[in-house]
Amino acid sequence: MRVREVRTDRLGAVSGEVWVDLTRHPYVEGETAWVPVREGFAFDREIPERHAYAGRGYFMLGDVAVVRGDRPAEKEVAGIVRFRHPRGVLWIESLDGVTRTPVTEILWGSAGEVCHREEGYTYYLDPGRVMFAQGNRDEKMRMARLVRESPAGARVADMFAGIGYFAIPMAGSGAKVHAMEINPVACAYLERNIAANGLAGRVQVSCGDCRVHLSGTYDRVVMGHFDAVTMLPAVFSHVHGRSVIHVHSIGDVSGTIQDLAEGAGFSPSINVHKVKKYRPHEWHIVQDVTLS
Ligand SMILES: C[S@+](CC[C@H](N)C(=O)[O-])C[C@H]1O[C@@H](n2cnc3c(N)ncnc32)[C@H](O)[C@@H]1O
Repeated sequence: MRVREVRTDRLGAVSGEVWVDLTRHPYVEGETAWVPVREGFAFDREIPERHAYAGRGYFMLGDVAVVRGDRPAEKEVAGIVRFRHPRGVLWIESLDGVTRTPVTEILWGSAGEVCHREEGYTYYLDPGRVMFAQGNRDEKMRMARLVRESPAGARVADMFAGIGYFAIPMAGSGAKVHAMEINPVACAYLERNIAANGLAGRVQVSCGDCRVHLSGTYDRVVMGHFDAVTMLPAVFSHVHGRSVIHVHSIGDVSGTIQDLAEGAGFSPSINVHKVKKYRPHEWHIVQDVTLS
């Protein structure tokens, strides 16, 4: 297939151009798209004809294809390899314990550290050692947008920062972020990712239990952990009467949040926001809790 290389953010702009072969789909990888070219027009290169992948969902972290859940069949793995040409296919069977450490197996090729690009930010991580919340892309961008819409220089706590998927877009949008993370491996990647995105000075990192490291007063608190509500009481002495707390959970826990906030002397207004389907009939929820 003859293609021209364009940046993905220009896909819309080129779609009406005469050289584009509208009978085929562009091939997108990260921020690069290879757009099929009609017969007779100039092209940048030829790539192998692509066959639609019909197996179950997977996602790319850098150049490694990641499959979650049940072990994929050999033909699914072969399909991913044929379709995406990854460096390796990594199966994440589960995420274990407090640190959500992946239990993995490399099913094809090699894995290890990757450099992943998302929404203009760079993340280094080893998906075999630390988790990456791939399914929360809209939520990460929503947090960045809320920061941009709030007063400049807002002080934000990211209590379960991982490798920085909330902290980095929020700092990139103007917040001063205090990022806390208990897993030393994730903490090392967090530090590296802050530097890689030119955000040193905007993000303060504390490695250890967030309940111990919370300090001072925050305008916004992100609690990106499914058991967040159990740790909510620790937050109330670090917020003010207009702070917003984003409490993640599986299922709606707004009743518990209401009781805890009122017990701490606040009158909360709670907005329930769906992030993604987690299991059949179960949603990953974020409760946006505005205090007064
Ligand atoms: C952001 S991920 C969770 C993502 C997803 N919402 C979930 O619960 O599976 C959780 C991160 O919080 C970290 N973590 C867990 N308990 C913590 C604690 N008490 N203090 C700081 N970080 C913690 C883990 O090491 C992990 O990197």
